[in-house]
Amino acid sequence: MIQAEGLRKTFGNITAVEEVSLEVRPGEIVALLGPNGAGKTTTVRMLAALLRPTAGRALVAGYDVLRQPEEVHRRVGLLTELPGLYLRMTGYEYLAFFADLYEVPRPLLKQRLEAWLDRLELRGALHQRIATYSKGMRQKLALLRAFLPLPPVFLLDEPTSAMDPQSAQVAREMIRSLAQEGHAVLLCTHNLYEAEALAHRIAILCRGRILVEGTPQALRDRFLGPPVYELRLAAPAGQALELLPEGLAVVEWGDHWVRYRTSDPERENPRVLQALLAHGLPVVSLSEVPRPLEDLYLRILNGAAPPASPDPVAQFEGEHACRS
Ligand SMILES: Nc1ncnc2c1ncn2[C@@H]1O[C@H](COP(=O)(O)OP(=O)(O)OP(=O)(O)O)[C@@H](O)[C@H]1O
Repeated sequence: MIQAEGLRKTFGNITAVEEVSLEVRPGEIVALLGPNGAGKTTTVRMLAALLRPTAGRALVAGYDVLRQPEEVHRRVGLLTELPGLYLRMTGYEYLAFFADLYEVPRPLLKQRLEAWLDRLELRGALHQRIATYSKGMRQKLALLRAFLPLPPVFLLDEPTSAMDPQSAQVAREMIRSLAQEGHAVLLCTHNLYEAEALAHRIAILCRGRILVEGTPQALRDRFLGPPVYELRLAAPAGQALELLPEGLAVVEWGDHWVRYRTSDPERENPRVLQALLAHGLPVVSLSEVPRPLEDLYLRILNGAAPPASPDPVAQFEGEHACRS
């Protein structure tokens, strides 16, 4: 649905996007992450056929952003960070105006709004002028506007940044449901919780280039190393340390807990439990230590090698780290 190859954008002597190639398939949510000024918005604007790439090409819903911009406009639900809203209109007039533009018949407009108006807590304000809306209300209205024609492709730049947590949760459900219905979604966000909750794949952009791209799980394995497990005991950790299977990669321990790393938990975890239970050691729990996306993101941007760094990553560190 989105296929971009070698997209580049310069403004005079400023290179906003150096080289971006990415793909978003139908039903997929891809999160584009990266520091301020990395080139996310510029990439989105090129994909929305609002900015002409200096080089490269992109097909969006099968149409070329350079040669068929109007076809692209018709097939993209765009939400920008600063949506241009017509402040004198009421929320409803605004949505009806765009529904007419997108040729969405009124009954369909009503039906599509019904599903989300209450949940986004916007119904009460629908007949007020947009000028009286708060930032979050404006963002919700802009999201509804992008959503209304149900285009095949959504380009969402910080879609929930101004919303309260409850509304942001509803907006995320909306975005998830779009993907479940087969729409392709490119999501730019600084909210790593949001990326984690929604994205099938993430791409990290830095200085106009994609540093890495993949599923969160694959990137975790590559940059954070194999998962770490934590054993909690109702006995001193020292007793467990003596009983653990030989060769187990223990990484740290405290009074009543031990952490170890393994890339083969199906084999290793039962062995660990058997070894301890066979000696009557009281095991309270065994669980994977969460590896937040934030850790992954910072590690990649800082170019730190992962624990027990295999060569490809050390190479990555040398070549691409996004340090200033
Ligand atoms: N119209 C423009 N003229 C000149 N430079 C621009 C223009 N638009 C963007 N840039 C520059 O291009 C770079 C990328 O900007 P862009 O807005 O795409 O970054 P971003 O990743 O979306 O950042 P943020 O996370 O802060 O929104 C920045 O250095 C910015 O100053």
